[in-house]
Amino acid sequence: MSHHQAITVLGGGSFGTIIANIAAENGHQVRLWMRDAQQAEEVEKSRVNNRYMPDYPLLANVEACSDIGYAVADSHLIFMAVPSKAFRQVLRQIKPCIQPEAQIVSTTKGIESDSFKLMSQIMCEELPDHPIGVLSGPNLAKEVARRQLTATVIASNNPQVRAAVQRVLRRDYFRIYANNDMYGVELGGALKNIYAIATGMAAALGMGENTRSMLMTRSLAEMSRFAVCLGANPLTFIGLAGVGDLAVTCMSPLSRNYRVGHALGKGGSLGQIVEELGEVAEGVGTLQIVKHWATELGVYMPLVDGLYEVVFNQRPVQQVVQALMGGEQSSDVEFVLPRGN
Ligand SMILES: NC(=O)C1=CN([C@@H]2O[C@H](COP(=O)(O)OP(=O)(O)OC[C@H]3O[C@@H](n4cnc5c(N)ncnc54)[C@H](OP(=O)(O)O)[C@@H]3O)[C@@H](O)[C@H]2O)C=CC1
Ligand SMILES: O=C(CO)COP(=O)(O)O
Repeated sequence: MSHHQAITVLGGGSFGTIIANIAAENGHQVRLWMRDAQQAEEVEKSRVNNRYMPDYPLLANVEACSDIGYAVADSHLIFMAVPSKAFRQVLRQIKPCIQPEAQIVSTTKGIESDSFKLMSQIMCEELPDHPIGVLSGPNLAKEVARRQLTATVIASNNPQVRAAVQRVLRRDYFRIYANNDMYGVELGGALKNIYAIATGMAAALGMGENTRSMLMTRSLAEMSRFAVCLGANPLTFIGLAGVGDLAVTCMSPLSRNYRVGHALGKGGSLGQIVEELGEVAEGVGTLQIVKHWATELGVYMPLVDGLYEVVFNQRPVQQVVQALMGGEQSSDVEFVLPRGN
């Protein structure tokens, strides 16, 4: 019996494209759905996703298509690779046409605005009878495309989902660790985007490596504190989906969030920067969401507060930096505990 199965990837941006090709490298028949019919036809004909991943030839067993019903029809494993803004709407589109036992795995690193919901929570709400998982880790799509050695995390409380994703995506250059802390893994992926904006900005302002290290370490403390408050396991934050993804995103100009921060630090306007980027930088929306959510929950997040002031209220960076540096001095190991504990 063949172990090759029909796989679906929904979203034909940079990450969806590499996930589809990796599954195809393992011999699976993959349907890669994109909403734009013309784009799908071009990819299907040229065998390259020129808009998002040029110079990355797609294998013959990746089929680009724009009919979402056809994309999911025979699949028992569906990867969601659309931005968080589109996540719920795409799930609603597939609901009537998926196989009853299809497993759904999110690769999206964001939070739904207004509802403050994580992608796993949206999946539970929209498709309550389906096994779900989330994939997250230090995975710059462009580096994975070059087959740079990379590791990622599949989080699910369903062991069959963890095993299926490990089987379908494992390559000699792509290693997949398992975790059962879905909230921790997806919060790691979503929150680090905020701090990549901050480190990009710091680099543009000529701040050095001591500063970047301070920013990254205090970011880790802040994001873990927030995530633990929502029920995540603090240990997840010393793993690939926590500090691993934070590190790569805060250090690499290949990160779109880092680039947004860098351009802001150079004096650009947010609207123009985001438009010129032409790809999703989830951190901008996540910053707004987390600022409001943390206030509601009473979680102390001075970096989020400061960055929010700079990005959305045009407060001068120097003023924010002075306030942060002059703030009450706390314990270095006040890691995941709420302030005062
Ligand atoms: N790129 C990376 O390195 C990584 C990204 N991720 C995460 O993956 C998610 C997707 O990002 P990524 O692939 O990089 O993004 P891109 O900006 O490269 O592509 C976004 C894709 O989503 C599609 N899309 C946008 N809006 C909708 C919608 N309303 N309905 C259907 N499709 C839509 C776009 O289609 P169109 O072209 O028509 O606009 C495009 O195909 C994000 O949450 C990101 O954080 C996770 C790991 C690594
Ligand atoms: O999530 C990523 C790397 O793990 C990609 O980061 P950006 O979305 O900032 O490009």
